[in-house]
Amino acid sequence: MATISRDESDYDSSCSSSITVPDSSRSWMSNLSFGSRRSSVSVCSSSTDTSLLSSHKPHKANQAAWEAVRRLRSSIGRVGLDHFRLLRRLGSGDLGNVYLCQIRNPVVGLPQCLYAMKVVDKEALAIRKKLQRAEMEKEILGMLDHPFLPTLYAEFEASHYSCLVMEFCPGGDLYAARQRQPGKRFSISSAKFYAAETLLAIEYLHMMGIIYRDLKPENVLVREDGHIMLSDFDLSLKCDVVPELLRAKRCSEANDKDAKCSTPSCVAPMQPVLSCFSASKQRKKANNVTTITERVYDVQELVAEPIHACSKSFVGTHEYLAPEVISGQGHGSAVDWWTFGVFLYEMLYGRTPFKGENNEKTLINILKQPLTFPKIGVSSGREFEEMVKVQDLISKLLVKNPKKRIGSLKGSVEIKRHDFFKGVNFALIRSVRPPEVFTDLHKIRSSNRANLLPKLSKKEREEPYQIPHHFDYF
Ligand SMILES: Nc1ncnc2c1ncn2[C@@H]1O[C@H](COP(=O)(O)OP(=O)(O)OP(=O)(O)O)[C@@H](O)[C@H]1O
Repeated sequence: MATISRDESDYDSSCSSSITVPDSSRSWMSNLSFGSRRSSVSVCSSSTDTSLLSSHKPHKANQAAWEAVRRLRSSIGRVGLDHFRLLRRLGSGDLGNVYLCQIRNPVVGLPQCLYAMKVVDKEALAIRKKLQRAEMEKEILGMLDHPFLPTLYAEFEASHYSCLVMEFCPGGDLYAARQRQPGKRFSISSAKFYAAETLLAIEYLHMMGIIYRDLKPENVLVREDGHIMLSDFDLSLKCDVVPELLRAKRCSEANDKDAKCSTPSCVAPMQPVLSCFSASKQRKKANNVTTITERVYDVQELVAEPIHACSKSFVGTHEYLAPEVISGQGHGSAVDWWTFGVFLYEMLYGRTPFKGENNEKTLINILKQPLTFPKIGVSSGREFEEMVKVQDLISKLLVKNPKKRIGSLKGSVEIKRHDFFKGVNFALIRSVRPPEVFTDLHKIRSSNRANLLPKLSKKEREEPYQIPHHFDYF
């Protein structure tokens, strides 16, 4: 799915920038150009504070790619374009080109690592009024340190180009991987694995105050180890997130006739204290009789999601747009749970749930059409049970009213607790063996990485870098 964009002023009320009333007519539908793959729509902006770019990445401490750039920076005092050799172009997006590259002079004692460098022509973007999107992406990338999100190793300017050096994902994206599956669908277990890792990535983003807004299989890349990396943050919204403590009234002893558990109320703001919040049950043995006694605790849960954010920006990809984005009524973090539902649906059924003959019909379907599931064959009773569970989860994610959507109150915890994810050890999932789906990794492994490397000629690779020669932007 390609990217559609229309950059105007910012409508994000949760950002510090001013709020602008969106244009009342939704004439953009006819104005936009559409690519062959699904495109993203955008109307957003925000201020950039590059001081947020963090060099402290505990999760990358032992990574050779991170260490090599760190040593380069400390020995030379800076990292620039002249330190990298571009090997080939990996892809292009609405903002720029992404190149495979490596450090020119390998760092002694470290393996030669591959990187992905996103190169953005700032002048061209300024003319297209998309510079703020690129700045936002840079700012967000600088904040991230998570196993399923990209690491920004370095960022620098070269002439009017802005360069971001990131982790390289050789496995392609999940859209391409899905096309190679039997029936162009992932099995339930593969879909569950990818959905679980994606859920963790979104959970982390929400905790950082970032609403992703462009989830689709094209933006989920596959790392060399088969785990995922969510990419492409130029449509994301950064807002303040205030941790809240959701508290239900006390649950008293099971034999207490007055025992009551109320629905949660919101207690905010709070000091985030990460201790055990959930009520516990304890089995007691007395006189050989087993009785169940409820320990008396407040049922409290920490919610660190931007659930109160409200943006009126037009962002996303047509087939993935949430109803509240289309209607322009304002949207918050619940849009990511809608797109998560569409994402799960597409992985399992090989198509999105509301796709129409054209983009306009798709949008109407999203607003009006009830959710249905195509019939697909299942090979066992267990698979049937799994299908029932996943359909239940998708139905709860694709609720048109965002306030009634699963995840809208407490965020990812609600989704992680759903029966479909029962048995998934979210804390250890990065150690789980990824599914054996046919991604680009198979090609790469069997080709001994040789085909992956230079597509630029030897002369081009060796000669000093010259910007106009290599940057075939647009
Ligand atoms: N870290 C990476 N590793 C490997 N390939 C990558 C990486 N990042 C991006 N790519 C490739 O480059 C392409 C363009 O990247 P990206 O989507 O970030 O650009 P963009 O200009 O922001 O695009 P969009 O139009 O979707 O906003 C992707 O489709 C992907 O194929």
